[in-house]
Amino acid sequence: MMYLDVEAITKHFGDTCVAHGVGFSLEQGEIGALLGPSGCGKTTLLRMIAGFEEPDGGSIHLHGNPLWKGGRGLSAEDRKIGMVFQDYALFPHLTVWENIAFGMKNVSRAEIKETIEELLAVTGLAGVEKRYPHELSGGQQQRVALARAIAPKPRCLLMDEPFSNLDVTLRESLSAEVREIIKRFGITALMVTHNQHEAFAMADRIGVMMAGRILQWDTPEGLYHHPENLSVARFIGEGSLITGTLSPDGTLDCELGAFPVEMKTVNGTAEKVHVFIRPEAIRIAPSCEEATARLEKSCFRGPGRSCLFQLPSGELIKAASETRCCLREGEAYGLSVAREGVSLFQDQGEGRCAGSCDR
Ligand SMILES: Nc1ncnc2c1ncn2[C@@H]1O[C@H](COP(=O)(O)OP(=O)(O)OP(=O)(O)O)[C@@H](O)[C@H]1O
Repeated sequence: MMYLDVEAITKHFGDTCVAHGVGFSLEQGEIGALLGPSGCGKTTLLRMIAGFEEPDGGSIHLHGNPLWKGGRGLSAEDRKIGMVFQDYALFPHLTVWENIAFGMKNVSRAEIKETIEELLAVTGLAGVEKRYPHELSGGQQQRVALARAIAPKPRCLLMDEPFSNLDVTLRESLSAEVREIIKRFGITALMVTHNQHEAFAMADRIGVMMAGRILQWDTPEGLYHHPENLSVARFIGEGSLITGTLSPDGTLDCELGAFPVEMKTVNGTAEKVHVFIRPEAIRIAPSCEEATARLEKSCFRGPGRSCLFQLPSGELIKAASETRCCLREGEAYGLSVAREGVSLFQDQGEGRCAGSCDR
């Protein structure tokens, strides 16, 4: 059994099913993220692990102990779980120090002092411990909420959209910082977010959730390079979709050429497949006689340019080029597949992946 084990959880609100037999697990010290669009059931799943909501079926175990099993469960207080809420939920009438100390029960004064001083130091809050929440910036409040959740040494930390109240720049720096702090304390954590960048910056494992199901539970690299279905491929990062033919010998033939791929499913005859290609997997050759893809649009993105090409068939392909590369809109270029970043699918929904290319 893994450290946090969520198995076959189902949950309905009236006639609406928000969890269809959901399962995933985390090892001790791992950080997980539930990533998905609004309303897919992420928060409800987190609340069922925290003990604020009861599942209809399935089980949840933490550190070998059942939190929920056979229709019964521990109360939220007995689960030894720390929570960081979207709005931080700090106590306005308590100072930073008092907020952090709040959940530390049955602990000596000396230990409380030592733990809080360590937390103030690692969260960069030393010096503001006497202030009240309204005297802090959003980023500082977020760190107090984190310190308060960690102080009682929970078995697991749950975070519901922990960065959603912060501006974009702060989110990025803080998510890396929060990951460091959680790792330093060796805490197993699970966060909920609809932001892919936050999930990538924070988590060791991510579950892509849609309509009450986890479509893929994997590492960030696994999700990006080996999406199990087209819904995941589209949700994680950018890409283009063209059609191709996959031969039984493992050759993919598409408008960008013919090349070998690793097949996941074997079908005795050639089959039509949907070819999903990440922008950075496209190699752009300068204008030449064989050039057939017309550059429709090129957009400056800082470290690179995002380009949109039209193939002779009319299909559109997104590619990434270096900023210094002088590409002219309206001109023709040669496109080929340069490296990993190609996945093949038999259908356009949640059907299984048919193959991939890792050159
Ligand atoms: N207590 C409740 N009673 C009835 N329906 C609920 C309740 N809580 C959530 N829902 C519904 O369940 C579905 C899933 O909600 P949930 O909050 O889990 O989604 P989410 O993925 O976390 O969304 P968001 O990112 O917007 O918070 C939504 O359709 C929501 O309206």
